[in-house]
Amino acid sequence: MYKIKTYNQISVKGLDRFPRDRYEVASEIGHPIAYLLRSHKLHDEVIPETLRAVARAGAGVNNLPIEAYTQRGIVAFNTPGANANAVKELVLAGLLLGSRGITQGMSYVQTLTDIGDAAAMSKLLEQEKKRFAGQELYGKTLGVVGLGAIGSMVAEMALALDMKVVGFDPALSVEAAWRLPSQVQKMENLQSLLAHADYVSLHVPALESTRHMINRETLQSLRPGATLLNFARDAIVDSAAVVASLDAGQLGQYICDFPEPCLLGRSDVIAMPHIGASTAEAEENCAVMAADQLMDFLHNGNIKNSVNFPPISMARNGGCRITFSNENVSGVLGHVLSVLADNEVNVLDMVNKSREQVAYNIIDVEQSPHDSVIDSIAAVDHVITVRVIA
Ligand SMILES: NC(=O)C1=CN([C@@H]2O[C@H](COP(=O)(O)OP(=O)(O)OC[C@H]3O[C@@H](n4cnc5c(N)ncnc54)[C@H](O)[C@@H]3O)[C@@H](O)[C@H]2O)C=CC1
Ligand SMILES: O=C(O)CCC(=O)C(=O)O
Repeated sequence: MYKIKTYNQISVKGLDRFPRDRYEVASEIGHPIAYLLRSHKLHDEVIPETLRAVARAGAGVNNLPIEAYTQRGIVAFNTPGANANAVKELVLAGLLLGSRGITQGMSYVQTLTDIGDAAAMSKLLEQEKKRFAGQELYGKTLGVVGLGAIGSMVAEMALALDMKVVGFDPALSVEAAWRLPSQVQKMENLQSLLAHADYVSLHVPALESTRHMINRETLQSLRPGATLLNFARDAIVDSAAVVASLDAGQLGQYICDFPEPCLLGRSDVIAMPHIGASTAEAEENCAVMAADQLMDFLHNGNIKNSVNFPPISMARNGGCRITFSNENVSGVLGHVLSVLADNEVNVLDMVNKSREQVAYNIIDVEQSPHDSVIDSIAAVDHVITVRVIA
């Protein structure tokens, strides 16, 4: 039985992927081989000895202690692109809320409860509506920072609204570059993007390199009155600097999915409770993708969409499968193969890949190796984890 511990509300469609005769899936479970979660923060939790994989049903993995997992040979997965459309649509809502007096106008209408006469209400509204006039998005410039799964969709959506789009992404993948509409004008750096945009939307991961990329200094490059949208992560924006810039009239509005105390009670801030990926469709897509990736890893040892291990897969060749992870130093695979040869275990097929400080190996062997063979592999210098998959 594979034991999967869940955190957060995971879509039933994803949970239903696990065959009940092979899996126990629950939020309270001992000795889990894998975790399935969304945004729950795991940095301060003890890592169980049995843990071999963690699947984040979503994109951002800043809630996971990736470095510790890598050292322990634990494979961390995410679900790239599976919730991108949901975020794109909320960015669209953010753009519309920021360009028109929608929230302010709606709040005003709700104050009119003491007017009983419809004609009187209509007359008053016609007088007052000028207070809630806005601007059209048509012809304005959107700056997209980070042109990955979400950023490229946001760029495409803005072009469809007849906005101009400028983008900045110093590490654009080849795949993302192919996806990106050619009308997106690439900027050399963040400062020039900020100087060219009426609206700026952030779509970068929370990393050490992106921490407070929006700060007192970078905010000074903004066009006066520009709107900043942050549906990425709180850590990317220095919120104290945002408040100072709003107070100084440099930044016009801040629209975000990450409220903080200093942002509340302001008419120039629209804050949502981290609902970028909170649609039935995105929750299902992420949960199904995460579950399928976990099962392929547990049943076959294959790795797809890991954030700390290399992509690797091999078709089953019959026989028995051994997988192992090791520190990425020379000679480890050779030692493991000698252990197999010394014990007369015949190798049918194998594949080996590395990523930064770790390597991962899949070896199909003719017959099920004795436990002592697996113990000898585990004892090879620099081997981190070993699994035998029937
Ligand atoms: N509000 C919400 O509920 C959600 C928020 N997110 C956040 O959005 C982030 C992005 O998601 P995806 O587009 O799916 O990820 P992605 O990995 O497809 O794209 C991220 C892009 O950012 C770029 N990038 C990295 N550092 C950069 C820098 N310093 N300047 C400019 N670009 C940089 C990368 O090269 C990559 O192309 C996630 O990491 C997550 O934090 C994602 C989903 C839902
Ligand atoms: O699971 C969620 O609701 C949050 C999604 C998210 O922030 C992400 O995918 O990075």
